[in-house]
Amino acid sequence: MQLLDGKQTAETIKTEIAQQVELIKATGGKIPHLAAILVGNDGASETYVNSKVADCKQVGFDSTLIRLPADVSEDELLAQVDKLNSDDDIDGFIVQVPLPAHIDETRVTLAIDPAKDVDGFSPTNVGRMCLGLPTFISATPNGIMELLARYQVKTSGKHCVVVGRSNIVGTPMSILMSRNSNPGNATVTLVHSRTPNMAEVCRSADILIVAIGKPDFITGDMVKEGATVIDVGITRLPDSSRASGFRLTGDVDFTSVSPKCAFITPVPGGVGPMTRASLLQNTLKAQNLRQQFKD
Ligand SMILES: Nc1nc(=O)c2c([nH]1)NC[C@@H]1CN(c3ccc(C(=O)N[C@@H](CCC(=O)O)C(=O)O)cc3)C=[N+]21
Repeated sequence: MQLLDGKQTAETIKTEIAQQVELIKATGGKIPHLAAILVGNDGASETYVNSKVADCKQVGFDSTLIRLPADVSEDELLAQVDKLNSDDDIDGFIVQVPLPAHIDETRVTLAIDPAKDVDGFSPTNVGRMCLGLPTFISATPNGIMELLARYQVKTSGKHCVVVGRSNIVGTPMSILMSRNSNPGNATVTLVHSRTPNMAEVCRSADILIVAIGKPDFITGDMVKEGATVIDVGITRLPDSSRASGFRLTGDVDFTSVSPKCAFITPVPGGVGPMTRASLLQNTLKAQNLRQQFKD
């Protein structure tokens, strides 16, 4: 069993990006600038957004964090989005999800300029991904593809089972893995809550990508010997023995699953850091694109 070390791989990517930023600085170009809108004060969301800001600092990007109260109106949030759309210094931005229930996430997503949509959530960018056109691929699926590529995990001709059909992870993952690309060229099955024989399908997976948000859902008996397992889940479970008061658990029961795997991602230190590295890659790309349009 080999660990797919997302933390270390993300550090490598950040070093690569920092070198690009140095080059931009040396040639008098524009420093990439990422903005994030955070609504409310959910603990996990705060952690993620704060680490995204820290990542920007580490690679030499400019960053702006816009904090809005949990009771902000949808119109006010949309006004902030418009402001970032037209702010020429901002290359890309994200609106952290989940948003409070009174805000329509789809409306917000639709309001983001696709050229600045470094999350790759907008219909334009999702459509472009489906067609294999240049686009921003959303950070988590992109990070997983990058991890598979850098560890040279063989995917061509393999059976890839994706567990979960979210817009952000499961659905794009299934499309990327089935594409004529490397990684990719897999035969993909997407399973979800209405799949009757889920355990059986999972057992037939050479590559199992799990994103359903249920702690320890995948157990050893659901995994084939020699499989590659990607654990996207990250749930905070109360744990009074820790200073933080919680521990992080993936969707995969690491203890029973890992002995059967060729490769497996840990939680934490697997997909999470790769997601953040991908966001930086997308921001650099956004800056390049905007520059090209200007030149
Ligand atoms: N607009 C938007 N874009 C996102 O990309 C987005 C989002 N909203 N909402 C929530 C999810 C989740 N997500 C994570 C990012 C980093 C870690 C991460 O760095 N995890 C660390 C542990 C962090 C911790 O201590 O909690 C790890 O796995 O090692 C996890 C999850 C981005 N998301």
